[in-house]
Amino acid sequence: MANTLHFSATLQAAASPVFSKRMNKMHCQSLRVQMVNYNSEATNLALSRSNRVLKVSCEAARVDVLEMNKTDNQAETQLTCVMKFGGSSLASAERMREVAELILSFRNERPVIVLSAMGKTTNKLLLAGEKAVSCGVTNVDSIEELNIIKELHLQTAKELGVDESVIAKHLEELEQLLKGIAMMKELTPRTKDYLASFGECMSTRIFSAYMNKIGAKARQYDAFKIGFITTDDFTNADILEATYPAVAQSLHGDWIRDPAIPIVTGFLGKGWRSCAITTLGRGGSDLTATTIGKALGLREIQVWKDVDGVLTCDPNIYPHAEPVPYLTFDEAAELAYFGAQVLHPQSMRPAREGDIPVRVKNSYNSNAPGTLITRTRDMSKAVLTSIVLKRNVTMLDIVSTRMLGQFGFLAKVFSIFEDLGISVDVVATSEVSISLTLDPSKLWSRDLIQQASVWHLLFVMICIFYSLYYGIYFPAGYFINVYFWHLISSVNVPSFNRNSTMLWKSLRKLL
Ligand SMILES: Nc1ncnc2c1ncn2[C@@H]1O[C@H](COP(=O)(O)OP(=O)(O)O)[C@@H](O)[C@H]1O
Ligand SMILES: N[C@@H](CC(=O)OP(=O)(O)O)C(=O)O
Repeated sequence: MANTLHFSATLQAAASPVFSKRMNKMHCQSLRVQMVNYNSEATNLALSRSNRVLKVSCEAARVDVLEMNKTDNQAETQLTCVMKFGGSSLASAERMREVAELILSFRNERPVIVLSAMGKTTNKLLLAGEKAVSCGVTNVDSIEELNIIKELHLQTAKELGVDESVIAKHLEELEQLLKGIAMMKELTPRTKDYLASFGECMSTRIFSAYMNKIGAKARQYDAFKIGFITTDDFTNADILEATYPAVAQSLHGDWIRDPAIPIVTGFLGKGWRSCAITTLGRGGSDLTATTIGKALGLREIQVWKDVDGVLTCDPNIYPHAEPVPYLTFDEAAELAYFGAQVLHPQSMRPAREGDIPVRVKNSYNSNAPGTLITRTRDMSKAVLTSIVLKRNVTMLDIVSTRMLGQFGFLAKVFSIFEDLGISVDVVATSEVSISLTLDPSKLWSRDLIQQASVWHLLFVMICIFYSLYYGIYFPAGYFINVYFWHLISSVNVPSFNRNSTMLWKSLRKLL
């Protein structure tokens, strides 16, 4: 039975072009898998994905390995893992040097590198954009943030001995863009994403040039040019399914033709309708990394931070927070969603779908074991996992005596949210009321109504994640994992209320 379960997960991974090695390592104890008509040529990848046939047999305790029309030598040279380094790991030339050393210290890995913008560059770019709206075209070149960004990148290139021409065009274009914003006196979400993209475009170019300079052959990629296809939700775009085969084809194809360490921009994509640059929401490079991990069926996704893994709580609030050694994908996703800044809320989805372990490590302290995030873990000893704080939560209370004894009332309420494309986080109900919390990162959530029986406030929500162990009622080792959220404190901040008439009107009809 356990084999069967394990196996079904493996089949998902098989949809990727480089799954062979991973399957060999992880599953040869229990499975016989034969792959016919597998074509590793990246150029034919899309075709071969549909042509492949998997033959599988599972014989008790029999050990067999994959057979495929690919030589051992090819399998040995596949890309093996993703290593993502965030802004906190890349704040200076010195840090870039250390990160390069760290990457090269993993002699047995052939990693795909995903990089964020250097330090706080994204914040500075966006702030420069805001200043440009009102400063006038002639004053753009004296925007403080623009000069800090220029200085940081030129200085980094210089210190690393990299020709500044690798970013000169971007710096020029950035200034032009800010002048355009100043001229138009507006900064749209679309322009914000274009503006933010300069950070990752420049950090990857400098880093790639540096790797080549020290003799580690590297190739820079802009995610929006290699198949990261997203919705057109500027500033918070979602990755579309078409991304996986496109990214696999691009990275794997180049690697087979001419191996070089891929250095990919995190955070960025390309809107499928607009064809404009989009961003995946703040901290979105984690999602870039897990998307690449799934697309290529890699063995592991490493997310390198400035802390020793996912901690029991935000170290900025409690400095003695400790690393959590193991988490499941679901736990990590919940933690991220409910406010743990350390991971992007959507980033666990591709890893979970591809069943690829995610390791959160500290680039300043590489010996620390970090946090390993996998599909399952031993929950028997897990009592309290973590405490997180989510600010600016919008809470909506819907109160109506019409709910009493009714059936289908909740369904009607939720169909309104569905129609309006509003996602609900946490729900509590009584006989006459429904309380909901809504995602503060979405515009609609901030624009909600403030009317009679439907009202909302901005809350701070503290969530405690723990598991319940029902050892008494179930056979040993069997447990039910229940997540509870507790509204412990609520700090009320009056909300602003503009355009949510649609939701208000729909709910009113019901109440
Ligand atoms: N539960 C938590 N565990 C670890 N770090 C957390 C947690 N909550 C908040 N943080 C903050 O998240 C930071 C790391 O995330 P982030 O700044 O996005 O890193 P990076 O820029 O490297 O991607 C840490 O420096 C820490 O201050
Ligand atoms: N640079 C982007 C994307 C990102 O993922 O950054 P970091 O990895 O530093 O959190 C941001 O600041 O949001």
